[in-house]
Amino acid sequence: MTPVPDGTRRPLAALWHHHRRHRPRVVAAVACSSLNTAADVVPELLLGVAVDVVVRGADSFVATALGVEGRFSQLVVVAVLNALAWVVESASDYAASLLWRNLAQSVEHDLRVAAYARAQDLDVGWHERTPSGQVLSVLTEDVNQLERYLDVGARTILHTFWTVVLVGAVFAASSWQLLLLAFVPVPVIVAGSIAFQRRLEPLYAAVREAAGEVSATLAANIGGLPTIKAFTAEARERARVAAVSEGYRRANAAAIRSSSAFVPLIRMAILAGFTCTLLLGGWFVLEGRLEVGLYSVLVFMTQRLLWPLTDLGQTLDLHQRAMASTRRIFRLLQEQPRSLDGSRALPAPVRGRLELRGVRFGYDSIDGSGPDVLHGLDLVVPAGETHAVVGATGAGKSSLLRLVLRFADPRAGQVLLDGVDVRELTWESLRGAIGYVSQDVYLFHGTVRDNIAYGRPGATDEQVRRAARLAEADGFVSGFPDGYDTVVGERGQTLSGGQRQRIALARAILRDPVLLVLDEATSAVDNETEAAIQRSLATVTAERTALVVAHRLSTIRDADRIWVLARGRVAEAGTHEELVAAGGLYAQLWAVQTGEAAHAARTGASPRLGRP
Ligand SMILES: Nc1ncnc2c1ncn2[C@@H]1O[C@H](COP(=O)(O)OP(=O)(O)OP(=O)(O)O)[C@@H](O)[C@H]1O
Repeated sequence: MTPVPDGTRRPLAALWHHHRRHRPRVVAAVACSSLNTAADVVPELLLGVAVDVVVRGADSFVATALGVEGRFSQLVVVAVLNALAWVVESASDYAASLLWRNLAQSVEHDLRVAAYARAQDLDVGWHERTPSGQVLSVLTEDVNQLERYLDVGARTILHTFWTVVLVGAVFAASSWQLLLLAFVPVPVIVAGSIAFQRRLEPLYAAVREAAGEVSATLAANIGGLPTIKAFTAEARERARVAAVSEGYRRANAAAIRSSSAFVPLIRMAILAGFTCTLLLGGWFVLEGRLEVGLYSVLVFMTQRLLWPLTDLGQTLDLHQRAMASTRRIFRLLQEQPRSLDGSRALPAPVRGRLELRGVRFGYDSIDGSGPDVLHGLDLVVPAGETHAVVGATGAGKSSLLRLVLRFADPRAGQVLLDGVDVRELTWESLRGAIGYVSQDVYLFHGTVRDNIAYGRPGATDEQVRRAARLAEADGFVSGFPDGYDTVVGERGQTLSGGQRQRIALARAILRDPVLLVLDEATSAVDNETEAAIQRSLATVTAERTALVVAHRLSTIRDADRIWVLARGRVAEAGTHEELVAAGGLYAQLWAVQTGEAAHAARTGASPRLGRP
């Protein structure tokens, strides 16, 4: 992993450091912009030269310096030089525009991909603590903000810088008094700009934070729209969105108040400089100390020098916004995943023996670490066996599976696969060995086939179908008009909960994993489908290890061993018969469910594990 420079304190330096491969393009772009500004100043100089030709004729600058006789010939020389300057100006403008804009696009692209890759590498826990809208706003708005700045702002700053230098040189060569007068406003403007920049910095940081807040709220609300409607919370949510949007507006208003005051102040300074050059320069001409041609050039030049500085306000604005965004991007890039990739592969042949040794685990919140939810768990699933984990809601079943997949690491103890601590395994080796169906099934927008083949992109149609048959999905998928080419909406919303679960199950089966991890994988299907899936799973799990979390005890009664969790501890373990005979917690749950089953048989309800 390449080290990420600290971009939160010196964002520009961090960008320069982070984008080494673009440096030659930056240099070329700076060179073209500089040439462009130089070529841009030349026509104004030539205007003075033309006035000089008309007024002084044989004594003109062109006559003495280039030895051209006759006023018209001199004017032709001026015209040719002028045309040349325009050609250079246009060509360099084109090249600079091309270079800066493409550079901006490349940097935007690189940063977006790098920031996404970092977000993707961060732990599941980090994403649970950070609103997804915040992350999205960094990946979209903040990255775009920087692109705008590189496209427009950087060019303007360069243009202004070179104009000041070149015009300064012309003044310096003409009259030091005028140089002083014309440049009187410059320190005022620069000092003012720096003061403004300081003032604007926190204001724009607040604007970006508020923008993140808006994105987070919008993303959460759009995602939870059915719930908002079901609870008729529209008015409340509208007010909540209005409140965060108002926060964003206010943050912007504060920044706008400060940044808008900038231009009028600069204009005053410009007026002073311009008036001085006009009066003093005119007086010098009347006194015979300054040529008329040069006077006209200097008056033009004063404008040329000072007006671009008015853009400085807008450019600084863009600069500050971009720096606030860059800081946020680098803050994301600097986040370190807690669970790091291991370096070992599973020793061949992979068997799939799973063991938890003295595992203690708890969730960290933003404020610190939360209480333990698993307390010294010991559990062994020998290779090839199917084990179930049951227990009341909140007992820690999903947390246990999370550790097996290394979505998080234990606070103490070890999770071992084939005797190797999972922290030592590469992601590919660990997760490649596991087929996982989560409690909240996630399907991607795409076809049913793509979703089933997600964990094995090269799978043939026949392999996809076989997995679907085993997961009892083939029947309903074949019934769709487009069959396996049916596009499931975002998150698979066009499917029923049970259909989603079966596609997720097919997806896990197709991966042909050595360890199948199912978290309530059949909770949303009816009893008949459940029984069919059970029969298929018996085939699938015959030659692999399976760890199954289930509330419906009937689905796991054939498991080789059942682990009963209570408040993060193993309360009891054994086969279904042993546990029922033991008359403990499991026996009670079983009694409740079979009682429910008898009741359900009468009423048609589904038997479920009793929840406290
Ligand atoms: N992402 C999380 N952040 C903080 N605490 C969590 C998180 N997920 C679960 N917990 C807490 O950990 C404990 C165990 O939760 P877990 O999801 O493992 O239980 P479970 O047995 O799978 O429950 P269920 O049967 O309802 O799925 C609970 O007290 C829960 O509040």
